[in-house]
Amino acid sequence: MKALELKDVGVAGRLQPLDLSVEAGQLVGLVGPNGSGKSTLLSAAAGLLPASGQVCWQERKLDELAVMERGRMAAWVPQEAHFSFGFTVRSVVAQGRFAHGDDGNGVEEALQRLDLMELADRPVDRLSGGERHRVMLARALAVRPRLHFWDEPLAALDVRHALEVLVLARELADQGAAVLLSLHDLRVAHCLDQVVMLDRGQLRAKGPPAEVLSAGHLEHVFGVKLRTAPGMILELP
Ligand SMILES: Nc1ncnc2c1ncn2[C@@H]1O[C@H](COP(=O)(O)OP(=O)(O)OP(=O)(O)O)[C@@H](O)[C@H]1O
Repeated sequence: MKALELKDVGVAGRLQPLDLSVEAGQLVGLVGPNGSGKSTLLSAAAGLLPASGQVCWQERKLDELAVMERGRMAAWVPQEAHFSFGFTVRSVVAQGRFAHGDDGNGVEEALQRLDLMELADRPVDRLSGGERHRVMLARALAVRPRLHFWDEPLAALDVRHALEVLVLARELADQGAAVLLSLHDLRVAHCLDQVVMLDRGQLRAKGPPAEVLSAGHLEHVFGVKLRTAPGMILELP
């Protein structure tokens, strides 16, 4: 089943109309230089930014889905995790269950999965940047949605937590969710199922990583040369 379909979706001055189709079970990376439109595309796909064209989730038009239904179907992780109030970490993660009637299901599991048990009773506005990001990811996990939209989920994380979040994303996809995430680390993008490359608000390429992350595209879009060489590889034990 198509988990997400964008037809001619664009945002004036920020994103040229484009098509994108994501199957259930796929892990898809959005890459591109700063300002190329990754967050704009994610926000439009998540229904958080008015856009032209048509967005469908699970083969249903987004316009026709009620707000609470959207809240059960999809989870959003913003690029910047700011909190103005000192709610506890646990209560912020529990907000992921709002559209499910605040049933609290999966909250403890999400806290554990994002390594937040020791921080669970701390006010969220007194955490480090990476810790706050893990709270947002845990909140998304607690939703148990079919669609995940994560804007640069790895950027603030240390290497172990970043690897754990990648493993988590793969597991969510293997369980049938679709995960759309933006990222800057092209070596990580190489491990995903599909890569979408944006360039100055336009779709440059989409498809398997080995095709999209070609020397030609990297030079044209990022102005860098691709050289394959042995290097340091970090893995979870
Ligand atoms: N709120 C806004 N209003 C108007 N233009 C915006 C707004 N936010 C971003 N833009 C512009 O839209 C374009 C795409 O920005 P976007 O944030 O989607 O890029 P990005 O690829 O996510 O960048 P980064 O890698 O820096 O996060 C840029 O030209 C940016 O200046």
